[in-house]
Amino acid sequence: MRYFITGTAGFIGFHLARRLLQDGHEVVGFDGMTPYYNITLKHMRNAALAQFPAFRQVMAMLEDRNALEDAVASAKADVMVHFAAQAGVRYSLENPRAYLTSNLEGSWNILEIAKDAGVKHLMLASTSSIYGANPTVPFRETDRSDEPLTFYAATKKSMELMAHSYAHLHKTPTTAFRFFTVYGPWGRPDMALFKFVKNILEDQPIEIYGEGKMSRDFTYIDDLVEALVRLSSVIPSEANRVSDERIETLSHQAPFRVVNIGGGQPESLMTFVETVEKALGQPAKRKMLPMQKGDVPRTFASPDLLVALTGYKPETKLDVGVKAFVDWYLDARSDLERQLEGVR
Ligand SMILES: O=C(O)[C@H]1O[C@H](OP(=O)(O)OP(=O)(O)OC[C@H]2O[C@@H](n3ccc(=O)[nH]c3=O)[C@H](O)[C@@H]2O)[C@H](O)[C@@H](O)[C@@H]1O
Repeated sequence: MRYFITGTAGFIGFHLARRLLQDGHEVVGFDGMTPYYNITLKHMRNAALAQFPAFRQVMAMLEDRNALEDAVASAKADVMVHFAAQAGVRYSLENPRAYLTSNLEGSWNILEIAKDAGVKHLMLASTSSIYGANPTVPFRETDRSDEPLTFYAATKKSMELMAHSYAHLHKTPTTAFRFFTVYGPWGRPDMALFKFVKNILEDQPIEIYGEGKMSRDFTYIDDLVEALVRLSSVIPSEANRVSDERIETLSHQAPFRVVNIGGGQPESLMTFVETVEKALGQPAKRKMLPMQKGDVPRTFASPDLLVALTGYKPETKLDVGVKAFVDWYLDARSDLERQLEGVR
């Protein structure tokens, strides 16, 4: 099959592209190489993908409509997967415009171009952040998600809504996935795991937000990729409507569905910190800080819809996943240290 994937120099896009290439598919990757974090890591991911002859890469911004149109036209893809975005919960307070242009205008460009590209399935990356501070857990896709706590979450929810309207009007089968704090090798330097490991190894304090009293349904990257691969062939249609309407989000107006990808096994932030310390064999200097503006107190996925559609849910234990990250980090350390000075 042929895939067109945006954000292949990013953490999740890279992993999905690599898996698909290993499975023998063709991938055209599209990435704007935005400098939100040191782009050397993005170049390193690109170099790893470039080992595969079936990978072709286009470097341009989503907002560059002509470049995106040309790339999609030449890819002749069966499936389009859209990861490229301005990510990060807390950075959306610093630079909301980046979210506006990338996540709204950029995603709208994807929708406009996908409608004429004849793709069989459009897949879009959304976030658990859209559940905000919902008190009822686990978070089900059918729960309300219209009280976002950050502009980041608001742009992702808007993308889901825009995509529903396009799926209705133009009949492009579309699935939006809500990710839950994905972590693992090649991960993002602005996220907790990367920051914690780097600082502990450099004997610097780690900042623990919310006095450590938060929790996350951490999802290991390989599990996320497995779920995405399985879901890519579950093209939203009445033929695969799940009979339990408490969990099914397949629209009655459009070939459109929203699916959580999370295991439903949240861990507390302090357990996470201890797991990192154990994997490194070194205690952290802990700096306890209050909750950061925009952070959600907890995330907790209901995996029921994912299981109903694919028979699968993320299962990798936190200690196994954290260890895999640490092994990768230690292995890549000299390259990373040389090249990632001043990471966010
Ligand atoms: O999947 C999601 O919904 C979101 O997950 C992550 O957001 P977050 O949960 O904040 O991920 P981390 O930065 O890895 O933070 C995990 C936990 O550690 C905390 N943290 C983070 C960084 C830090 O230096 N210290 C710290 O205590 C955060 O407050 C949070 O409770 C991603 O950054 C978002 O792009 C994504 O949309």
